[in-house]
Amino acid sequence: MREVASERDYVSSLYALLTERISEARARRAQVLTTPAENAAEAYERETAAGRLATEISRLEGAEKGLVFGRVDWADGTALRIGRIGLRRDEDELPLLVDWRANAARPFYEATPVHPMGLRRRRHLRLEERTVVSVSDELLDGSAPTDEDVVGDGPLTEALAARRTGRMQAAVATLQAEQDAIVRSAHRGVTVVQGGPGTGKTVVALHRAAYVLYAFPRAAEEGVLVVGPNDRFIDYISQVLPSLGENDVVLATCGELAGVAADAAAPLDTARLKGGADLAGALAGLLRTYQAPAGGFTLRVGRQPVHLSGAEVAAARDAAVSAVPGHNPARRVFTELLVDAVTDALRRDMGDLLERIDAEAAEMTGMDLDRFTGADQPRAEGEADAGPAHELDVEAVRADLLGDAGVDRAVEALWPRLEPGDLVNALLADPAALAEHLPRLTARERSLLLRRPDDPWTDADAALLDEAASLVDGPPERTYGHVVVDEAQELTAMQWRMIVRRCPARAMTLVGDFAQAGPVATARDWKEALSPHVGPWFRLHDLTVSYRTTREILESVGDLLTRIAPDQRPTRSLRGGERPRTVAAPLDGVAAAVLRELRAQSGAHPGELLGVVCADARVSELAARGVAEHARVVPASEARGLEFDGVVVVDPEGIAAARPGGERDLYVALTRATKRLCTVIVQPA
Ligand SMILES: Nc1ncnc2c1ncn2[C@@H]1O[C@H](COP(=O)(O)OP(=O)(O)OP(=O)(O)O)[C@@H](O)[C@H]1O
Repeated sequence: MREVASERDYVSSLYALLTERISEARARRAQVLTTPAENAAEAYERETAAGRLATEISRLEGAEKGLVFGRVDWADGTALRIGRIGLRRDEDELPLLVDWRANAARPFYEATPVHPMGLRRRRHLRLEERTVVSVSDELLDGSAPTDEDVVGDGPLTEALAARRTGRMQAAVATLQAEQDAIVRSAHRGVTVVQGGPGTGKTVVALHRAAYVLYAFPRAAEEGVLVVGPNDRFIDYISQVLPSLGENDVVLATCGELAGVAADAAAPLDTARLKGGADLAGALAGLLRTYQAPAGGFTLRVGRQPVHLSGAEVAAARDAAVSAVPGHNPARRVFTELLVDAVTDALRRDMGDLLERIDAEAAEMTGMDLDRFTGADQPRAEGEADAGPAHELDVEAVRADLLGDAGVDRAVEALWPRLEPGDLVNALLADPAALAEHLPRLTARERSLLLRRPDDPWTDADAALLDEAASLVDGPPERTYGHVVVDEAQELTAMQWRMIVRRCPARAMTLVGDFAQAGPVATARDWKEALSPHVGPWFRLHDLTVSYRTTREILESVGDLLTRIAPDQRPTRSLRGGERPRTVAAPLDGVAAAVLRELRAQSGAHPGELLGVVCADARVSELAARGVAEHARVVPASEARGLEFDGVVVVDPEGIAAARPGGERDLYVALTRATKRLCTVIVQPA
């Protein structure tokens, strides 16, 4: 207790400093907002400054909970406190609290008794509100504990045994060496992290995002994006980064990134087909048919017909396409080039005509008409060749043509303006287009892709619409300096394309586990998923220890894992616990059995977070029977990444049979519990 008391003073001075910083930032913001702006530039500056201060305030406020959690002591008596953010009294003083991401904090995560990095002791502090309630020490230099060392149960064990709240917590105080090495890696390209359920992939992904913001200023300036598989998962992880002082990270699902409000879920077969990269080629191929495909054409300018040859139109088209990405932006360039070509043709035709008149007049009168137009005068040096003397006013003609309705109509016919949805419909709502642009698909597959133009968009259309948007309007406006993808095994080839489009620097952290892949995923491994985008240039890391799942639960899914991923090494668990249980229920007694189990669990372990995972089709029935009042009811298709203290898996056979690859859904369902797992099997009638 003496040690707890001695840490308390230090910690309360840190909180006092935090409060002071928050008040200062609030006062500065209030002052900025009340300073009158003389003009628009000043008003803009004022808004920007106020915005920066608001970010700073939420960064400081976010660090409030568990502000400090660690301390390292060197043999010479120097000590550093490690926390969620750095704090110092004056710029030129040593920090009172070191940000966990700073280099100075490394030994806290990396030192081991074999490599103590000069440390004598690593201390973990546990806080409640703003007070230290316990400390726990590890001695790293082999010295015997003194009165000032508190050696006890590890903080990791404590963190893992803690009750779940339904929202993921930061693991910054107990990040393990294999996780920390990835989080803190200096590698700026693509980092891939794989590992079994509960090995901390999400922990690594989110702490990596926070590290990137801290250590790579350029990426931080361009922004960090975290992509998750569904809203439920995004909600589950949404607190972690704010609690690490980072509020500016964008969290989104692929559908949100595409900006598509999907009203419906596509049938699986359709979704899988729509996820294939062939669709990108088909959309691009189809788009080319909207870009002046038909060779030459004749345009009427006033009463004069002007003919452009196929070669002239093709030259304008090729130049427009390579000038700027996107059909609609290129259309503007094409219009200009077309008008240039028409002007040239007019000039040519006019020249021919006048020369013919010249020649005829000279023959008739014996006079040289060029004398009157000045065309026979020698040009001054450097004077541009303005073409035949009977010159049009080129600029005036161009300007006229650019505003000419006939030209507009011609351009619209040659190169129609498009919306992304038009392009997707032109492919998917037209059997002939499907046949032409997706010749490798079978007739049945093409019929699965077919939609009516007015059908609502589905989740599987989001990546197609995004692809179409990039083809039609050019690359997305909002891109990021670093992109983190969780449950990355779920992405389809089309979704990978939409993610990569948003990360021109190809700086990404991708975490996932192919043994947990759902039925829509199009790749079977990282190479297949990533090689179209980064070739072999990604670094693969394995996480090997499960922090969620007990040994008993992992053992119970061993056979299943061998079936669904024979090459995967089983994960090791840090913890032992209860053996998973199985209960049987008659067909009409499933909800009652689930309720009985939930009541028993919450009676024996009040306050624990319970989850029920079942086949998607069973969710509403269980909810209607009152199960949702005792536990979160999660459809198996949306259980990836989630966790609960106790889990009831309902009708495992039903989950496995509900959709293709259902055994993987079952594997996910069976690995969601931190403490106890019960499986309710349905007895045949
Ligand atoms: N270093 C750590 N300290 C404390 N808790 C940790 C640590 N690493 C992981 N955990 C906890 O273990 C659990 C599983 O972690 P996480 O969700 O990141 O695993 P995952 O590999 O993403 O799992 P899944 O494959 O199921 O999505 C979480 O509760 C997480 O907070």
